Amino acid sequence: MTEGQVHSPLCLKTFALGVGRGETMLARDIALSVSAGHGLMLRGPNGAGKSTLLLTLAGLLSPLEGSIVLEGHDEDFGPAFHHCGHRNAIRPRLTAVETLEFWRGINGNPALPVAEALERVGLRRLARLDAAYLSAGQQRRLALARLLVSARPVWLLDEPTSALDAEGQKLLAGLIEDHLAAGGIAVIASHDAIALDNLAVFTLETGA
Ligand SMILES: Nc1ncnc2c1ncn2[C@@H]1O[C@H](COP(=O)(O)OP(=O)(O)OP(=O)(O)O)[C@@H](O)[C@H]1O
Repeated sequence: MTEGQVHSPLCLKTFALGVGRGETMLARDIALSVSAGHGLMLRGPNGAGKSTLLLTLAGLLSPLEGSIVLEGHDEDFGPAFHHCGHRNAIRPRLTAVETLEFWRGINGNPALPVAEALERVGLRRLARLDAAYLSAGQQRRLALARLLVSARPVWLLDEPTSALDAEGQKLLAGLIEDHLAAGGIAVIASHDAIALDNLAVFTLETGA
């Protein structure tokens, strides 16, 4: 940024966005606006298109119509979006430490050190265990720790509570809360409640 140049505040916006698979439109006319420090819950029945919308926001699927704009993001900072899918994207023969080192290598922008991220999600004692031997909830925690080791301002979380016990759900709420408090944005597709105040809700209506 040059002296005197002012960046607009971070804000994720969609304009008349249509999302779908192939040529099949699942939802259209989506107008979202989520600013720094705010979270949005995506609700809707199975098959309504919540995952499809998250993948489209992440740039992994193309919009069928309309557009997505992330205002106020400095491209020099690197990619803006963390997409955490409902599958954990964990390689079974990498240890928990190696998994996070791998993802940090891929995603760049180092944030929390790997050991601290594992501590934060309650996996410190299991750091040297192959990911294949982690329980389902522990694998989920490891997938969430990926968000902590590389800094990206927008978190797109697909069913993040999946397999988490009550303590894990509290932990997840805390991670999101801290991310929002640091000026981040979160868009979360979930059928579960997440214990966070002031989450806006956007509902996709039509299910499969
Ligand atoms: N690769 C694909 N090819 C074709 N159709 C797909 C593909 N992936 C998903 N779909 C279809 O897109 C529709 C929306 O799926 P999506 O996963 O976005 O829904 P969702 O709202 O996230 O559902 P859930 O609550 O069950 O997770 C579904 O009917 C699904 O079958």
